[in-house]
Amino acid sequence: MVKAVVLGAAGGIGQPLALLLKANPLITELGLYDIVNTPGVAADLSHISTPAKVEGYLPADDGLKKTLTGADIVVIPAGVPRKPGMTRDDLFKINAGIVRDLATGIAATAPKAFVLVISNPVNSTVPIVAEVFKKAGVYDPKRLFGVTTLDVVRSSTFVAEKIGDLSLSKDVVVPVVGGHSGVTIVPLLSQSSHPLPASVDTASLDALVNRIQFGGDEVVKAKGGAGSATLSMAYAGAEFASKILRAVKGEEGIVAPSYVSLEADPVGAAALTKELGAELAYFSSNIELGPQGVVKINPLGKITEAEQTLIKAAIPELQKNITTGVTFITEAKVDEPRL
Ligand SMILES: NC(=O)C1=CN([C@@H]2O[C@H](COP(=O)(O)OP(=O)(O)OC[C@H]3O[C@@H](n4cnc5c(N)ncnc54)[C@H](O)[C@@H]3O)[C@@H](O)[C@H]2O)C=CC1
Ligand SMILES: O=C([O-])CC(=O)C(=O)O
Repeated sequence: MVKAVVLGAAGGIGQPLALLLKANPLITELGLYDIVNTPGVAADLSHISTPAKVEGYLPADDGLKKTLTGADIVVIPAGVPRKPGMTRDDLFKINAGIVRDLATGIAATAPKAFVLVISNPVNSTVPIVAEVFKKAGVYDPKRLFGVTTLDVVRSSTFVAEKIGDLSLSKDVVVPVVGGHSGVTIVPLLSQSSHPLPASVDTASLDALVNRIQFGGDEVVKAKGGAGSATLSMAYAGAEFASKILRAVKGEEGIVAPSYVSLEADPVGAAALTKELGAELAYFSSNIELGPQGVVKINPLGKITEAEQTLIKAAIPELQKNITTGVTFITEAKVDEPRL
């Protein structure tokens, strides 16, 4: 029996993500929570002929608690998306409080669940969840993940496009490390499973890196004020959730980048910190997954000088984002409103 929960399930990401999770045969129960519309979304999905039993709740009548009861995996796409001209950090003001309150609910009702954070800015919202869990005495860094899979998915697609064969995109694997915003997104194209064609010169390689780093902006611009990536994010979120569930079932060799606390694997973290030449509390690197979550944080390995420069640019930005998230909880005023 596996219960998956989506918090923010009526939104642009939440609905297609819930659809993809409903289609996942490993999931036997699907709990949907939002401040609006979840009963309708749940009723709709419940007619699909797959195993998961679907329930949708609103905040009234302890809805968050009911949704989270018995949860094995909780995915959080709740919060506001960007409009053109905004950075992900501009979302912090609203989304930090939403994520804090949802994390408080998870800590109380499903403290052992795997928690997958999609809400932006991920570089800061993951530390918020961690600090809430620490305060509640239920923190396990091996079970908390920032979802950076969309950067990986974009890299696979854009590299396959460069090769000129989109059918390869499902097989192209590019580690994307760092974090999930602008310059903190560092695709290690030199480690791509499929090398780029020789026709890709330095200028077009730089343009490709830039497109991966700012892929989110491309969608925000195209949607012209109607939000940011939702469908590709739902796909990416469902892919990452599926990897976690397969690892829980005992499948070995599952590796994926994710933004995690370096406390999840102190030995791996030490090697990574040495490579980075800087102390960071959170970082996205390739993670080996197992039944308890993070098994190993892999080092970056061999990277080019250009990639080293990208990492250097990411570090101060990550440090700032992490501190913003941590202090939001550790320096919070006691009388701040809760859900
Ligand atoms: N990690 C990533 O790669 C990506 C992250 N995102 C982020 O995901 C978030 C959601 O994006 P969209 O689905 O497009 O936004 P949306 O506005 O379409 O949906 C968000 C949903 O969250 C709900 N919500 C708001 N407050 C809530 C609360 N306290 N409890 C439960 N639900 C609540 C809203 O009612 C809404 O249904 C944004 O922060 C966006 O920036 C988006 C794309 C990629
Ligand atoms: O760009 C945004 O705001 C949404 C996002 O995180 C992405 O698409 O990568």
